[in-house]
Amino acid sequence: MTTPQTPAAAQPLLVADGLRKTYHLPGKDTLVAANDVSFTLPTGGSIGIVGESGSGKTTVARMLVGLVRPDAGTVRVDGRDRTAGRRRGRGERLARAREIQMVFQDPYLSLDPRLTARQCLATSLSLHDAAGAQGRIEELLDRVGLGSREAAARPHEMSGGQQQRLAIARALAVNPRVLVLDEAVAALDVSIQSQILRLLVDIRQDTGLALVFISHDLAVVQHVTDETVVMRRGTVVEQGPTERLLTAPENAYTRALLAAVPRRGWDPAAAVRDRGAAPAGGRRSGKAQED
Ligand SMILES: Nc1ncnc2c1ncn2[C@@H]1O[C@H](COP(=O)(O)OP(=O)(O)OP(=O)(O)O)[C@@H](O)[C@H]1O
Repeated sequence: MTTPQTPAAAQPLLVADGLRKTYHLPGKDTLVAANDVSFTLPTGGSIGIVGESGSGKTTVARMLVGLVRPDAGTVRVDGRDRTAGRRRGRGERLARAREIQMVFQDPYLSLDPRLTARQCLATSLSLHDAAGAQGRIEELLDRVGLGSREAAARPHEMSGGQQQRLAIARALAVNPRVLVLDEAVAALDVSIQSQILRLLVDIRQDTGLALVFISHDLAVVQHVTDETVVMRRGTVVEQGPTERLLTAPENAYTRALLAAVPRRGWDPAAAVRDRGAAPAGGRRSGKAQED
């Protein structure tokens, strides 16, 4: 495990180590949504977290940014433990927000409907006392490909793709080290998806921003990540270079996920067969687990 004594050059930017989260369900049931999830992300790196609905991806994302407190495990950025300590002042909360920002699946829900794009960015910048706000707003709009019409528009006057561009710009406003994107393109048309993926690749290349890209879709993850973690029922079943996972998956569940990606010569019947062949896990205590 990486310790704070590790020399900075050799130290990964982000280390998730042994993350675990149990939810308490009605009655006496509990559900382990994430169990012993560990991975590292180098500075400027990009890691995907894939798995079906309910595999625990969002729970991990929320633990990374601090929206959910892990029962066990740590999240470190540059060797600093983000999960330590209970009470935090505003200054410390903002400093942590500057380390990791998150973009959600539904930009419409995450944006304030009353604010124009320009006002949205100004609000975020003022929260973090960023100097030179006006120039920075134009720079951010330009960075995500929003023009002057969109700058003056409110979320309901924008397309889904434009809303997601604004959500990305807002996240970039504080110059984060890491951007966590939770199903950030899942609600968009395929052509808009690819534009947003291209945008993320460009931003990463130009700024060195590191990405944690969460998706149920291996086909989407391949465009933006170097490494991928495959989750099933709260646990990591396989992780490694994305290219290797796509060409030579070792785990039956990864193979099943891959078989479910429509492509030339795709056989839906084989996909269903593979899905059935992946070994079942179990994590719910109390009543029998449904799937
Ligand atoms: N606040 C909560 N209380 C109880 N159970 C929860 C809570 N949040 C998530 N869960 C359960 O934890 C499991 C993992 O959910 P999570 O949202 O992390 O998975 P996911 O892979 O992101 O799925 P999806 O893509 O559908 O969001 C699911 O079974 C879910 O029902």
